[in-house]
Amino acid sequence: MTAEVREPRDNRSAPRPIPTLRRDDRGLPFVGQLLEYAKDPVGLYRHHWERYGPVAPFRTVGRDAAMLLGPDACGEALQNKDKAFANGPAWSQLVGPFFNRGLMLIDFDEHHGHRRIMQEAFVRPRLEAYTRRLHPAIEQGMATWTADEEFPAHWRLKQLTLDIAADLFMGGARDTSQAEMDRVNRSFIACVQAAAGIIRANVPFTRWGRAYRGRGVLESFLRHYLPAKRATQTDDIFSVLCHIETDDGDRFGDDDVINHMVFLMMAAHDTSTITTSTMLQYLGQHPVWQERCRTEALALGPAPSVAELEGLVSLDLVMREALRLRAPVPVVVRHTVKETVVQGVRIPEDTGVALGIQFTHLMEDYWTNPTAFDPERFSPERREDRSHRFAWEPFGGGVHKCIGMYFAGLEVKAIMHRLLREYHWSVDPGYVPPMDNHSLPFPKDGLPITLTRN
Ligand code: HEM
Repeated sequence: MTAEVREPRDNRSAPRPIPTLRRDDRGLPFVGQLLEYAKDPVGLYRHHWERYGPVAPFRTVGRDAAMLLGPDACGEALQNKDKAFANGPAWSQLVGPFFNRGLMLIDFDEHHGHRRIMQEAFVRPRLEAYTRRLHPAIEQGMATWTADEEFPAHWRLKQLTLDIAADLFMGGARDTSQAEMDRVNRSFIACVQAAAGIIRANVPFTRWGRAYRGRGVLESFLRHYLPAKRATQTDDIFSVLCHIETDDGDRFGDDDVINHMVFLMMAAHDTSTITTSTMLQYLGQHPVWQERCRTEALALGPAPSVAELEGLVSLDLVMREALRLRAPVPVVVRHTVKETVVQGVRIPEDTGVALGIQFTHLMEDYWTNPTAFDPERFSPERREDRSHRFAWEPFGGGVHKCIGMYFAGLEVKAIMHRLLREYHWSVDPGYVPPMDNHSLPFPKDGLPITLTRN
């Protein structure tokens, strides 16, 4: 890692156009470079960085786009000083209409208004109440786990975070049968999986067709419970969204509550699963770190408070390192609503832009031996994440920075805390998970680990 930060480019000279995509980088007709991205995202970033620099041309489904690489370029777009970058038109192309009007998909003044209200759902006393709910939900979700030589950790964690969400977000759904709840879960997953759909229209038997039906099921399910949630105050997120208001008395209407609920469940689900399963993989491959984290976990009781979870120092280092090595949201997208300049390069209005967050996390300019698992790099003595303001951005930055980041850390640590107390596990040190990168990255083999009870 070089100690000094790369010199910013001279932005005062006339802006240059985005470099032209060379013929051998154009990819296949229609899908462009998407298949190459899915095969090896970091390889593609590196190639573009070396060939084109921080604002690189990129071709996705039928359109030319720009890829921002490195913390200077990504930082400029995240800060969005001239309000040229919008979220809605960019994310809705990726995740489709199924997360319509979620906080991440609205922009500018409207976004500011909604974010001010939602902030109330993530203040410390609320986080403490959610954390109290987390422990029994985790205990119940893990009750069916059994020691296994090939325990599919990723799939089990995915189910666990879904079970946790049913309680934490919904507060349980008392008048819904298990069969109906399973249908709701399937509908939710159909919406999430739509991001990887090739046919992007409401066509039966396609991912998008299933997602359209799924969104309908979710909406009617949530609408059914809405009057009861409005009528009483409980500490699940559904009820909280119904009751929070700003000091000026701004509140969410019924449609807002439903749209935000569907989006929040999506935002919380795979991201937390990926973080936890990455931690399991690396701790399974680095038993010394696993033992270090276990010692801290065993020093606490079975249901630690927010302050106690925050005190799990080694686990926190491991979580940061996992988020660096496998950012659950490796790319953040934007769409320009007017012409702008990034790193001296002119990006025209109406351009799709992809910010390669994951690439920054692996740049040798900012990290020592970037592909190595080395949680100490985040220790107070080293703080490599401070090598650049935007060197470590798994939660994004600017006004759309993840509103659930503290809560995500608590959920991940609460799961890990219980796992460390109850189990040991190991993973072959040479294991490299076969990743699916079509949507959020996950190990296609389900991340098999050898799990034994303590
Ligand atoms: C490790 C877990 C998580 C990661 C890595 C993550 C990552 C991100 C990223 C990168 C963004 C910024 C997107 C952009 O700039 O366009 C974001 C936004 C958001 N996240 Fe998370 N997230 C996580 C967990 C959660 C959880 C648990 C919740 C809710 C309970 C949540 C709710 C949101 C919301 C509402 C936004 C939109 C914020 C806005 O636009 O103002 N996230 N997240």
